[in-house]
Amino acid sequence: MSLAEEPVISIAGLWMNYSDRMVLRGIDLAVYPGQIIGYIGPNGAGKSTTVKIMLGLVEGYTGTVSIFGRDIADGDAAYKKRIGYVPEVAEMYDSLTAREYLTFIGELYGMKRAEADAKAEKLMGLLNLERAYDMRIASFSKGMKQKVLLISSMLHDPDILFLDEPLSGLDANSVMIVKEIFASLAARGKTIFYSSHIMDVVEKISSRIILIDGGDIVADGSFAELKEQSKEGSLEGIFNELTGFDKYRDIAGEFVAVIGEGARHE
Ligand SMILES: Nc1ncnc2c1ncn2[C@@H]1O[C@H](COP(=O)(O)OP(=O)(O)OP(=O)(O)O)[C@@H](O)[C@H]1O
Repeated sequence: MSLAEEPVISIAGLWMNYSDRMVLRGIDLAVYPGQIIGYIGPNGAGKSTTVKIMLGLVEGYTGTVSIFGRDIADGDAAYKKRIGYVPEVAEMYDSLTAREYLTFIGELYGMKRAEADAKAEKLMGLLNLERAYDMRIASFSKGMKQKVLLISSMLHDPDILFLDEPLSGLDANSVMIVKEIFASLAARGKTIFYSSHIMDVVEKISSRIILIDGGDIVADGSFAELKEQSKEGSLEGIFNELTGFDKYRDIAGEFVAVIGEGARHE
């Protein structure tokens, strides 16, 4: 087996509970270089928990999690310099300018300040934010903040990118750029592992889709493979089918009925 065939992420028998609630029930997973993984599942399924365990942010799990061939529980955090992360909700030190924030993050990843600064300035320019580079992040729109977060996760050229709802707040033009960036990075052997609830995006950009429900993986394959095993034609339909959900019309109908209850406006 060549090196390229070694998994970059390898998870075996991963169980995790928060007090009395079992969230992950024996996840087994091997992710290979160049894959774009769409990690999907219902709200509360345990997607963020899985990612936070891989990032070393959540402890108390059982099972083995190896990144770049090393068990992350062995105490060597060196792997963190080779990963990037865009969380669902980010603490961004709003009072800093984008320049201050990005050079600070670059330095945390071991870059020289001048190198991080020059690279961040170029990347900001490419995402149409050149004039915002010296502005405080507090004044940024949601999409501008998201672009800064994306840049901060990639500045140090990581080998694995973990992203939670990476396209959140981006306009249609920026979405196209970021999708293309992911595809190019994957073609260079980088691994992208992201969660999203936007099924048509997941359908289009993932080389592999992993669906978790009830603490376990219930589907794993390319969109074409998942479609073959299903009578549904879209990922949204496959998601509903595999998570046993067919009541959306009833629920919406009842919801609207409750809104209308007793509301008689003269
Ligand atoms: N720190 C915590 N303490 C207690 N319970 C937690 C904690 N973090 C997550 N949970 C619980 O674990 C379960 C899984 O949460 P997680 O955030 O991993 O889900 P998710 O799949 O990312 O959901 P979403 O799609 O809504 O972002 C939920 O029931 C949540 O309430």
